[in-house]
Amino acid sequence: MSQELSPIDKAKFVAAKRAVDFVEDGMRVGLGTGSTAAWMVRCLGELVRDDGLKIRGVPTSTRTAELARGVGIEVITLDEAKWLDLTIDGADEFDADLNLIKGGGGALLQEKIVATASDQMVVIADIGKEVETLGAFPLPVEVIPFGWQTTKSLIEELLISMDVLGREARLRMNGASPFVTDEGNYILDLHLGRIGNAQQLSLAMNQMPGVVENGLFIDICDVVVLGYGDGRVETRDINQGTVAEDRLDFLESDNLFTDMSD
Ligand SMILES: O=C(CO)[C@H](O)[C@H](O)COP(=O)(O)O
Repeated sequence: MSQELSPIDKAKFVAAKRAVDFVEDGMRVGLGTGSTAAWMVRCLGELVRDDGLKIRGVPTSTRTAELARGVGIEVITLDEAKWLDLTIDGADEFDADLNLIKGGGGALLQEKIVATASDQMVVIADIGKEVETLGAFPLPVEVIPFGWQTTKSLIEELLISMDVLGREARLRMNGASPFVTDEGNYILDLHLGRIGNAQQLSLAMNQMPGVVENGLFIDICDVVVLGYGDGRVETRDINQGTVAEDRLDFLESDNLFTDMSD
């Protein structure tokens, strides 16, 4: 039986549903992480099951790998795939140049490696993710557990030297313990407010010995598929601007609604 989705879930769902149109038979596809990406994985699973779509998926986290296998997608490693035709993933923020903040779900490292190893990155997002300037969403930075407090201090010093507005770095927690990524690292969430020069900040942070990767995705995303709560979907291409707008009106009848868990 179908369930009523919130407007935000409808927006995520329609973006995901539209984005799987980019997937063609035989493709090697990077599978993102998060609640929007989970809809996309379910939509792909439906195409594999019902339409005989043949793809191989490279997941960006253990939870996406489990979901993908569960819906019948053949899962391979990035080393097996070597290169990908397409990656579809969510984002926490995107700006007019399709630069992103990612890592709200803690999977930014694998997500960045997979997206960078793809001919095309398609981001799926609800309208709440669009910003004029990146930075309202806390920027996740993956750090090595060894000496993480020293790394945190160095990052805070860097933020001061770069005149970044907010300078607070918080260790991400999972209950009483630090959150640990799939790669065994910690995450520092940087509360910056506004990031003036995202590229410069990204490069400077990645030069620090304890930093593994940060959640700024600069010049990586090619297309954003933007979903609205009323079923409208807009496709924005980095080179061509808005290339398509329409409305998906199958919401209530879609049998994917029976499984809503991420
Ligand atoms: O970067 C991510 C995970 O590391 C997600 O794509 C991002 O957090 C968006 O998540 P959601 O689709 O649940 O809003």
